[in-house]
Amino acid sequence: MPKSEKEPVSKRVKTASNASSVGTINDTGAIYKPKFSDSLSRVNNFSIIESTLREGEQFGNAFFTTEDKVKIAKALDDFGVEYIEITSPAASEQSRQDCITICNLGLKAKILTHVRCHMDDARIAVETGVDGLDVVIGTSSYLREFSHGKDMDYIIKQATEVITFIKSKGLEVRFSSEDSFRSDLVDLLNLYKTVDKLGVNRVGIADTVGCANPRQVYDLVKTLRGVVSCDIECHFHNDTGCAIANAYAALEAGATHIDTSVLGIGERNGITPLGGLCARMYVADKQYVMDKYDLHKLREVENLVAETVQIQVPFNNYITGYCAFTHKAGIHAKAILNNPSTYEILKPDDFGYVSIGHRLTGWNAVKNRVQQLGLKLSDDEVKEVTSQIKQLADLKPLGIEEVDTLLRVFHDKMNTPAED
Ligand SMILES: CC(=O)SCCNC(=O)CCNC(=O)[C@H](O)C(C)(C)COP(=O)(O)OP(=O)(O)OC[C@H]1O[C@@H](n2cnc3c(N)ncnc32)[C@H](O)[C@@H]1OP(=O)(O)O
Ligand SMILES: O=C(O)CCC(=O)C(=O)O
Ligand SMILES: [Zn+2]
Repeated sequence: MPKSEKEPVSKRVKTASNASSVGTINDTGAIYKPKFSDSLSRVNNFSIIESTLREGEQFGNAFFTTEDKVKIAKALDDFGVEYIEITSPAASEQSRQDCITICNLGLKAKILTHVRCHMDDARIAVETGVDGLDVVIGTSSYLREFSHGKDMDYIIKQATEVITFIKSKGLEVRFSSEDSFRSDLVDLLNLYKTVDKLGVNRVGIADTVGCANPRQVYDLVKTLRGVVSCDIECHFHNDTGCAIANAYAALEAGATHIDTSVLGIGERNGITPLGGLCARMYVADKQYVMDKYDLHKLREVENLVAETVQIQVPFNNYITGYCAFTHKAGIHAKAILNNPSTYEILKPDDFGYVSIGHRLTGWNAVKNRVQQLGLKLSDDEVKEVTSQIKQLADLKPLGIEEVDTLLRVFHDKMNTPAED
């Protein structure tokens, strides 16, 4: 038998990783072969612009009170995002006051607000105490004709005035073209070159309608990277399911900042979700992501936002969906019992999953899992099932899927009417 067949899987993969033809292997086991063009890549050097309090406020169900905004901003700050973007203070008097309130919280994250490329909005925004302004204007023919009605010359003139004004106030400024992927490339590059020369901190690309695919994103960002010297921010809508993949492709091509929202909430079906982006980037560079963000707090921030906008965390949500780490088929079950990495690229413990399949567990931890699974048990029933888990775990530790099965069976038993 060849030597490799006798070796445990983990050892074989490690051996392969040492061979230069295979490339490096990271600590999630993902094989990743750097290419020549990867010198552009920022997959392990990027920032998150968290827009739950701006894009997320555009979600159909969202109505954020001041208290909600403060709670969400603090939770995002605890999680460790670098920027928090909030609704334009020009939107309403309450929005303006809330903007000031959030700026006064003294968070570690920088606070940005998002404004039209218009002096009226910029004048109001610079007085709120924000660290920077994200300025946007539509550049596609659709938006130029049916939204603001301005041509490219006018946009350049307006952008110059607004950017110069914001810079004169010593604030960070980002200039973005709305609907970038349906805009003329020559127009776009010309505009970005102009604003880069004016000294913007970032230019932004926005897939406003969710039409772009990862290859188109890679091409556009790579081209832009060759044209501007400032940072590049990207914003992806998820209408066709590419928002996370597009964010990743953008980073591979040299983008520096990605917009997210918690659970992806935003206009229509939203944008790149914070949790999904973290899952994707964890696989690219686990240590980098774990050092930057407190992944254990993801569930808490998602639950807070879900409750605030009155939605459920989807069953198949990245990392926190109730079945994100559940295995069913025998082949999977056998392998993961031997080694969870066989079918799990994300390690549940890294995301704050409380381990309950051992004899030291307690009923509060078990209740938490019962709730995650959407099961309804009284506290007394949770205590009873906890004692069953402890009895079994006295013999051997249980995996999460074994505990889940036990909880489900117990739940069904409790909810089956007793026969006479
Ligand atoms: C794709 C995105 O998500 S972009 C961000 C979207 N965010 C928002 O819209 C924030 C909430 N919006 C609001 O509260 C309001 O729309 C306001 C306060 C910004 C403007 O309100 P109103 O003055 O009543 O204008 P209204 O919303 O009807 O129309 C938008 C106006 O902005 C102009 N406009 C639209 N986009 C831009 C832009 N990016 N830059 C400059 N002007 C713009 C339109 O031409 C229109 O001008 P008009 O008043 O001359 O017709
Ligand atoms: O400002 C931006 O870059 C994005 C604005 C926006 O929400 C969008 O275009 O979908
Ligand atoms: Zn958007």
